[in-house]
This record gives sequence, C-alpha cells and structure tokens, in this order.
Amino acid sequence: MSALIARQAPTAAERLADLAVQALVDEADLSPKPGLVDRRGSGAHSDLHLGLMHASAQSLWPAFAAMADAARCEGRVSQALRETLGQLGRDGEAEMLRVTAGVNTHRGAIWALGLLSAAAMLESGASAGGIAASAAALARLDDPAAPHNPDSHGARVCRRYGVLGAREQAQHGFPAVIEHGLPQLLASRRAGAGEQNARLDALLAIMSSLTDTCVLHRAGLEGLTRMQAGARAVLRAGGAASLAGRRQLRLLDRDMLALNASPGGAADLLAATLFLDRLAPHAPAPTGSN
Ligand SMILES: CC(C)(COP(=O)(O)OP(=O)(O)OC[C@H]1O[C@@H](n2cnc3c(N)ncnc32)[C@H](O[C@H]2O[C@H](COP(=O)(O)OP(=O)(O)OP(=O)(O)O)[C@@H](O)[C@H]2O)[C@@H]1O)[C@@H](O)C(=O)NCCC(=O)NCCS
Ligand SMILES: Nc1ncnc2[nH]cnc12
Repeated sequence: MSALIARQAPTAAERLADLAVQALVDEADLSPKPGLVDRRGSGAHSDLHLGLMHASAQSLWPAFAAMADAARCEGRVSQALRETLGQLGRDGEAEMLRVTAGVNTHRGAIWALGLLSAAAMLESGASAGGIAASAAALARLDDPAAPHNPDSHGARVCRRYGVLGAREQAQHGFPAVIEHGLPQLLASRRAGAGEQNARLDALLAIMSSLTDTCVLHRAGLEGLTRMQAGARAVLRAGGAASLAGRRQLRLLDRDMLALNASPGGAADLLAATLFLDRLAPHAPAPTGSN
C-alpha cells in the first residue's frame, strides 16, 4: 500500500524562521569579513569555525519559529508576549550551547533576530522601520524572569566604558540596521557593487558607528576606535567593490587580527539587516546572489 504524504505549505512563522536562519548563514559565509569567521577561516577566534556557525544557525530554527508563532497567537506587543519570548530565547540559547558544546556563537543574534521575527509577524507587510519599531517596543518591556548577569562581557564593558550594548540597540529600534546597514546595502547595490560587496559595505557601515561590546571586551577603546575608523576608511575609499577599498579592507582585517578583535555584534546586526532586506517592501536582492 502506498502512503501519500501530504505536503503542507510552510506557515508564516516557519517562513520567518527560514529567513532568520538564512540571514545567519549568509552572514557567516560572507567573505572577507575583518576579524570574523568566514569562508577563509576562523578570524580572531580559536573556538569558532564556519561549520560551527552553520550548525548553530540551523539549531536556532525552532526557536525563531516558536517566537514568531507566539507573536501570531498574541497578536500585539504585550507583557505576556515579552515574557514568552524571553523564555523561548533562553531555550534557544541553551540549544545553541548544546550544539556548539558551550561556545557562544549567536547569543546576540538570538536576541536581535528573535525580537525581529516576532515583530515581523505582528507587523506583516510593514516597512523595515515599522518592524524594528515594534521589536523595540518588545525589547523595552521588562522580563522579570530574565537572569541578570552583571558579569556578561557586554554588561562588564558597558559599565566600564559607559557605552550602550545589545539591549539598548534593540530598545532604540536597531539604529545600526535602519540608519546604517540597510541604507548602505541599498546604495551599494544601486551603485552596481555586486551583492557580496554590497553586503560587505553594509557590514562596514554598521562597524563605522557601533559600540560593539565584543570588540571592547577583547581590545578595549583602542580596538573600538580602530574598528570604527578602519571601516569608515574602506567606505571612503570606495567600498569593497573598489581596488582602493579592498586595500583598506585588508588593512582593517590585519588590524583586527593583530588586536585579537572580532566585531561579533556588527555581524549579528548584518544578519538582522539581511533579514529585514528580504522581508520588507523595497528592491529585492537579485536572485541567485548567493
Ligand atoms: C540582552 C542580551 C543580548 C544580553 O546582553 P549582554 O550585553 O548582557 O550580554 P552578552 O553576553 O555580552 O551578549 C551580547 C551579544 O550581543 C552582540 N553585541 C555586541 N555588541 C552589540 C551591540 N552594540 N549591538 C547589538 N549586538 C551587540 C554580541 O553577540 C555576538 O558576539 C558573540 C560572541 O561574544 P562573546 O561571548 O563576548 O565572544 P568572545 O569574544 O568570542 O568570547 P571569548 O572568546 O573572549 O570568551 C556571539 O554570540 C555573537 O552573537 C554579544 O555577545 C540577551 O542575550 C538577553 O538578555 N537574552 C535573554 C533572553 C531574551 O530575553 N530574549 C528575548 C527574546 S529573543
Ligand atoms: N561570523 C562571525 N564570526 C565571529 N563571531 C560571530 N558572531 C556572529 N557572527 C559571527
């Protein structure tokens, strides 16, 4: 007897999880990224590699789908939804740590893409800015069950240097994505940079202004200043598509490696940029771009 397996179309939550995971894979694969894991190697990391980034990204699919589905059930920004997302985020993080044997690959990405997946479900058809604003409203609600970790790398450097970190980036509506990453991605595409160069330019635009707590943790204020100035120098020289820009990009990569610095926060926000780019109603990425 032949069994007929009914193929069901993916739900909206599953489609959002697909996009979130794809954005993480695209970010990991993008090369050459200064100091970060990419197709060339492990960058400034001794415990990360591309296969691990891919496995970590795939492990987060159920968490993103559950977060989007929770938003579908609740239908609006609310305290109850915030608390559910907090628990799902912590479960997702536990699964990530299980898959990576304890290495923190995507903590910041779970936070950013989890909030954005939920917000995208609430604000179906909205602009990138509208989705980010809804994610910000969720991030501003307190989650009483969240364990406060004053010793996280982010918490330590925010205290020490008086800067804003991942939490505030979300609470302010992801300015690094909405004001820097996305506009640069679209501008570089319009200028004919090619998809991979446009994505590199978007990463550099984010790095130009972000107070990346990963860089601060490993390389202090000097590392942060060199990251921001180096990223600006690449863009000023013409971006990743130009010969002069590529030269500056090589120098920035060398600098980040010499400082043992890795802009993991900027990498997460590039993934958030790519996620919103695929979702929101503006010029789509060319097909077959990856
Ligand atoms: C609110 C949380 C994000 C916790 O934030 P906090 O600052 O307290 O904690 P961190 O543990 O430092 O994690 C923050 C991660 O966010 C990324 N990031 C850094 N700067 C920024 C920024 N300015 N804006 C946005 N995002 C930023 C970054 O993630 C990436 O780097 C990770 C590797 O970092 P680290 O472990 O420090 O790495 P190494 O240098 O390699 O360590 P060593 O080798 O030196 O030991 C990597 O994971 C990237 O993703 C920061 O790490 C949030 O986590 C939270 O509260 N979660 C609770 C659950 C919840 O409520 N969820 C809501 C629904 S989703
Ligand atoms: N490509 C990457 N390399 C290192 N840390 C990261 N965190 C998120 N993406 C990363």
